[in-house]
Amino acid sequence: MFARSIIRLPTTLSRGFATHTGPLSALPATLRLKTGQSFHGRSFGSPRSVFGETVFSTSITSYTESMTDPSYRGQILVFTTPLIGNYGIPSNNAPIDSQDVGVVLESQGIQCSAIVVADVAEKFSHHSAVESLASWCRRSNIPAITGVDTRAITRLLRDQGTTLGRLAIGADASAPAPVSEQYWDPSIENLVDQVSTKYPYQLNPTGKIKIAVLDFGVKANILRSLVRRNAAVTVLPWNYDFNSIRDKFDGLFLTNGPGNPGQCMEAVSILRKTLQEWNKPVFGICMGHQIIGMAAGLEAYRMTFGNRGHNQPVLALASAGSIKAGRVYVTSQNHQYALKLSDPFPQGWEPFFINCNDSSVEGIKSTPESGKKVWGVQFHPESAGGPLDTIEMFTDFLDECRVHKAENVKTPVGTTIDAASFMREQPARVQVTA
Ligand SMILES: NC(=O)CC[C@H](N)C(=O)O
Repeated sequence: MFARSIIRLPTTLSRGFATHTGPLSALPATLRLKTGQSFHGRSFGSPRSVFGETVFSTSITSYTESMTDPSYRGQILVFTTPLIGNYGIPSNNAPIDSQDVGVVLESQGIQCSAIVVADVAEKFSHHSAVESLASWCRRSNIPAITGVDTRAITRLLRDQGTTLGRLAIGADASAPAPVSEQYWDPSIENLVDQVSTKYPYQLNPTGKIKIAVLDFGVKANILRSLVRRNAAVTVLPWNYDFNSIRDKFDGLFLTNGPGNPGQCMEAVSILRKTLQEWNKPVFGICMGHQIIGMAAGLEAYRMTFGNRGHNQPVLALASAGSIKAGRVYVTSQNHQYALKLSDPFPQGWEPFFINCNDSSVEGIKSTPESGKKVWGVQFHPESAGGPLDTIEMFTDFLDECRVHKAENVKTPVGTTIDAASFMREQPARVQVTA
């Protein structure tokens, strides 16, 4: 009694001290790969079994942001960093007003099908944490396994490529492996349709530059990055007939999204028409970049194991805005597909970035001679998580929209518009919450 009263801290002081997750479940869990390998461990999430595409991420931090990124839909996410969960989970409720997007993390909840970790943290400590990783998974109905050799799993996936799998929990964990045809393949489904908004909505309607966002599964930090730079953002379903309303906007943005870009041909044909008939700036990230590339005439292909992590180096091959040719930028990535490097490139287009590890195409842009301002990047400039090396691409995009708008304003004879005065109304570097 006496000892307890001595070590008890006032609540204000104890905030941020390590908190126990509570007892972890004793249920067995098995990760089975379609290729026949099994990994046995312990369940710490929801007691149900799921199928999914097994992928690995080399990110060291930001399990909260990765798990809520809609691009992970349908995937069993293996973290190569051994200790996961040590800073817990923050509350995901942000004030819903026109200036913000209503969530702290990257979407309303967990998007991946399941997670695989070597060593789930039984204690967590962070000033914003309200619960443990285990409790979040259980509450969100997401299965999770700990106590498996994630290094061995990753080496397998690197060799044989992203593999269909099943995370089996409880009695299922020792049941015979499913037969090959039973493994669900998310790439044959239109996952984008499941995560895209079903109706258009607006953020920051009084913003100066009007941006339409085609939502393939948008990460919240993309919307924050636009709104914080004072864009009025209208988010549209992925296959919305943008061309019927395009004249209301100063620029078009295409977001990230899950699954096979080949499932989104409807968006490719809408965009092809836009690029032929509309001259305003267009910017796309990840899935958005793949859609732009396909509309430009490039082909998308499935990589062996893709790139997932927050430490991918890309080399800029051309300069544009804040990006300087010849520099290497460290980027956040989560993709399985990429655009094929064609020689020659389609007319009016050029490669923008290339991956320093595997030489895959990391970005394309319209050529200066084309008279257009269109960029696509395979990586995530908005990070969340990851480095902010390329965050200013959002400023560059909005600057181009301002310049384009200014050039189209009828100028009274004798007056000149100084395009630079339209630029950089926002601080050069905007703080982004990781
Ligand atoms: N993050 C993304 O937008 C991913 C795009 C696409 N689903 C891929 O895996 O390549």
